[in-house]
Amino acid sequence: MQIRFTKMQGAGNDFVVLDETRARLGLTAAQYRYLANRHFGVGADQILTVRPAPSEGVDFEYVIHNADGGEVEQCGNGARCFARYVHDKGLTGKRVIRVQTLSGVIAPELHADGRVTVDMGRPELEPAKVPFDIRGLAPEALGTTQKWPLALDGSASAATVWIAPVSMGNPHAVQLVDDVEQAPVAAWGSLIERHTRFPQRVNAGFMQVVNRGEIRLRVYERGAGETLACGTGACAAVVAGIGWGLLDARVHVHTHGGLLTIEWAGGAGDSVRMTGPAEFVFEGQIEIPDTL
Ligand SMILES: N[C@@H](CCC[C@H](N)C(=O)O)C(=O)O
Repeated sequence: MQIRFTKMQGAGNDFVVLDETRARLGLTAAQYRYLANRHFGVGADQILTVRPAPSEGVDFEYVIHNADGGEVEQCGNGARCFARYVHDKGLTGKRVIRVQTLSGVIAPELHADGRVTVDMGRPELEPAKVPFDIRGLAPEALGTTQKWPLALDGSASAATVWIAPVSMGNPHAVQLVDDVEQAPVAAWGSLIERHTRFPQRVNAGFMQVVNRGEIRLRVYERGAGETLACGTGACAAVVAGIGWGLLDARVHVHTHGGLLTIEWAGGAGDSVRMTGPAEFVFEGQIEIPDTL
């Protein structure tokens, strides 16, 4: 099967974007994996699919697959690229776009300088809703948000890390580190991602607080491994940091792929806002084996 694609990136988190506004491609999980493969396919952390609005009150549907082929609920950097794609491809004239995702409606807004701000909705901090299994665990209170112990039994040192479980529509486990460049992101990230206390697996964030308005962040993503940036990971880290009393309401998040700005007023009903870049890289056509 021949399909046309657009390659995009937001702070170095890279995407293959597919247009299904006229017809479904009907790709299998193996075909999504093929597209994301950096040797045999195009290469991407996630595949983003644009579909027509499924109901009134929204402009499009936004479907997200991780590089491992699994469909997921949310992708923040992808949301900015999605908005830029539908606008620049002439699929809408709107600059504020309402988008249906698996985890609810989000609202990206395009700025004249090419950056995009996304209303990412309300964070969820209740462990059961992340979901995170707290049975038998004793949390420590820090500020208004708890820290939970997570024993990494598979690690050489059998370390226990202290995490905040946060859902931004998708699950995150955020931990504080002294120096993000020295953090064992690959080793611990892979153990946290598949820890039995996270029944839907999890994205593992490693946050170094620089000052009350600035953090450094690396994220080992569920289904993709460490990426150059994770938008929902940045939102989750800032929500945890504000809850722990370490951060102010507007925070610059430095990632290996660029800068994201996250704003959250701190109330249970307040939405998280994320601003950052969204760029086109190239377009093309690829032959995908029908047998996959
Ligand atoms: N890169 C993303 C998150 C993509 C989904 C994530 N790996 C998951 O499985 O939940 C972002 O920018 O938010």
